[in-house]
Amino acid sequence: MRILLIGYGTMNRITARLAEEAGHEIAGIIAGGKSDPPYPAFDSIDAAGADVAIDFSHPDLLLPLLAGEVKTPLVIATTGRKEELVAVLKEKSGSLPVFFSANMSYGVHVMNTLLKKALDMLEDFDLEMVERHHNRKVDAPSGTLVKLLDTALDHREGSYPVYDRSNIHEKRKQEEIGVSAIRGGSIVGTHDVIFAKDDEVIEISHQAQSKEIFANGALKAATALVDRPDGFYDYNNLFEER
Ligand SMILES: NC(=O)C1=CN([C@@H]2O[C@H](COP(=O)(O)OP(=O)(O)OC[C@H]3O[C@@H](n4cnc5c(N)ncnc54)[C@H](OP(=O)(O)O)[C@@H]3O)[C@@H](O)[C@H]2O)C=CC1
Ligand SMILES: O=C(O)C1=N[C@H](C(=O)O)C[C@H](O)C1
Repeated sequence: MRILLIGYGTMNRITARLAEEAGHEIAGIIAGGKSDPPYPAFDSIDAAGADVAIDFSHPDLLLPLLAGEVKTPLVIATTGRKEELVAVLKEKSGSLPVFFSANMSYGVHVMNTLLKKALDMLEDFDLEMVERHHNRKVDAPSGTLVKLLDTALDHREGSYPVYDRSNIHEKRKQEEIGVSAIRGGSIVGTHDVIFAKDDEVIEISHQAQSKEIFANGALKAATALVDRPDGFYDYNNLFEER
């Protein structure tokens, strides 16, 4: 595949290395301007004539690029401003294949599936979610936590997130879903969903142990996406048997 990279920060440097090791070609890059990529630079997605674009960037870079016409299949990993981004991607998916996942690891897809089952079975448990990431991450809570939270909000009628307890001077309500974000060092990415009631606790946890898991997930999605019909894809429908 000839791949256009949107963003050339930590993640897409890894994607470029792994793509080339796997025999793909980096057709070019659209970056934010601070980096000096060793590939041709473009300022629109279709200009590189790539088979697919893989994005790990920032909404401020990505959203303007999506404002015009786009024909290149898209694998989108950027987090932050989810509602805005998903609305634009759904509109684009009317005329091209688009894959979006806030976490490119298959393990997090499994975690989200397990979470749905646990929510069905643990209706009277208090629910808390904790994510941990490196000190260079700019969005909080993580896109993955937002995805897990949306799953829980969909399942628990009347539930709502509580992001900050510092000004709450009363007991926790069962409808609350507590959300905590921790930032430090080089933590790749950890997500814990905690179900607690009197005398017992059940946790569903995922730990990413290298950033390669995300880059490889994006490359796998790109390979599966390029010959797919126009549409909006995620882990639920891209890898199913055809
Ligand atoms: N879905 C998934 O599995 C994963 C998603 N991510 C997400 O991918 C994104 C990128 O992660 P990562 O590579 O670690 O981040 P980096 O900060 O290392 O790289 C970000 C890239 O976006 C560009 N950029 C950042 N801010 C702006 C801005 N305001 N305007 C224009 N360009 C900008 C940077 O520009 P410049 O080139 O000038 O530095 C850089 O190319 C994040 O949203 C992160 O959460 C990360 C890992 C996994
Ligand atoms: O910025 C990161 O590093 C990561 N971002 C994604 C997120 O916000 O969930 C995925 C992963 O956790 C790493």
